[in-house]
Amino acid sequence: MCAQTFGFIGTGNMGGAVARAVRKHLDGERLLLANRTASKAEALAQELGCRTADNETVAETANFIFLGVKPQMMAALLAELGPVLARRTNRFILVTMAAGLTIARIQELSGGNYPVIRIMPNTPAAIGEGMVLYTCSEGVSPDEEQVFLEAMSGAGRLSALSESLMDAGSAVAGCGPAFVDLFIEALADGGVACGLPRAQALEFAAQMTAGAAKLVLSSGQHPGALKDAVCSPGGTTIQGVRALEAAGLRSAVIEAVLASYEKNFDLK
Ligand SMILES: NC(=O)C1=CN([C@@H]2O[C@H](COP(=O)(O)OP(=O)(O)OC[C@H]3O[C@@H](n4cnc5c(N)ncnc54)[C@H](O)[C@@H]3O)[C@@H](O)[C@H]2O)C=CC1
Ligand SMILES: O=C(O)[C@@H]1CCC=N1
Repeated sequence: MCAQTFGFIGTGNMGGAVARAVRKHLDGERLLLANRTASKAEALAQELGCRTADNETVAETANFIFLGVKPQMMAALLAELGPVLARRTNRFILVTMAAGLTIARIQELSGGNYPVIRIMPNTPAAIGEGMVLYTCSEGVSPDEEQVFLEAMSGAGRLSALSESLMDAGSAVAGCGPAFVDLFIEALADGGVACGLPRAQALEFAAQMTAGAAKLVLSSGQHPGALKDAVCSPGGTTIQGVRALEAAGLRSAVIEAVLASYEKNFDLK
């Protein structure tokens, strides 16, 4: 177990998911949770067997301070934390998960050239199936990166990514679960239209999606080749593919990723 303390300020959808993942490799005594609505942090702390604290205590004591607030709330939060961070004499690292906000911006808002790890997680991190992209600022040592990676290993796959590509990675891996959820919901609706009970339609759609994704990752085959293997000549699947192509599925998905990517620039 890690001997460093991890603190979370903002335990909403994403902060909460990452805290759940970190708890797998961290003693409960080493995990501190703070949230503006304290009851939210308290409920999660009860689930995870860890403690709650106020923002100031987290900023004063945690070695890794996860900032789990929305990008629009970051300036106010860091204005509050700045004086506390400035008083610290021991080592700490800020971990930001905010869409769009650069490491340089986090340092500017916090009032110090502090070491920062910028991450872009996604909600499946809560169950160890996340995709977490990360960039370390100058000043984060290889040993500190290692401690961070070990603590985060319960989140799923971790991948170092140049900060210049973080917004692009975010549009695919960070936003992607919502796109896939729409797809799963629509698949289930289609199943219901064909007569399946709703619960079974959802189960079939979700397990199929998980399995198809795992096959892409484990086989190393191009998704186009895997698609071809499902389409029996003169069969049923190719008729569905024809309908999806006519409705512009690929273009719709590409446009969704670009729209999400572009929104990052409003948040900077
Ligand atoms: N939801 C997602 O799938 C992902 C979200 N993110 C990032 O995670 C961050 C949080 O997003 P969500 O979890 O979706 O939002 P959320 O609204 O679910 O969570 C934000 C939490 O911060 C708390 N909060 C706000 N101001 C605070 C303050 N001054 N002190 C303490 N707590 C405060 C709120 O009460 C809330 O519980 C954002 O920066 C977002 O860009 C990144 C990747 C994926
Ligand atoms: O919607 C958002 O802004 C966040 C960032 C990536 C996924 N959710």
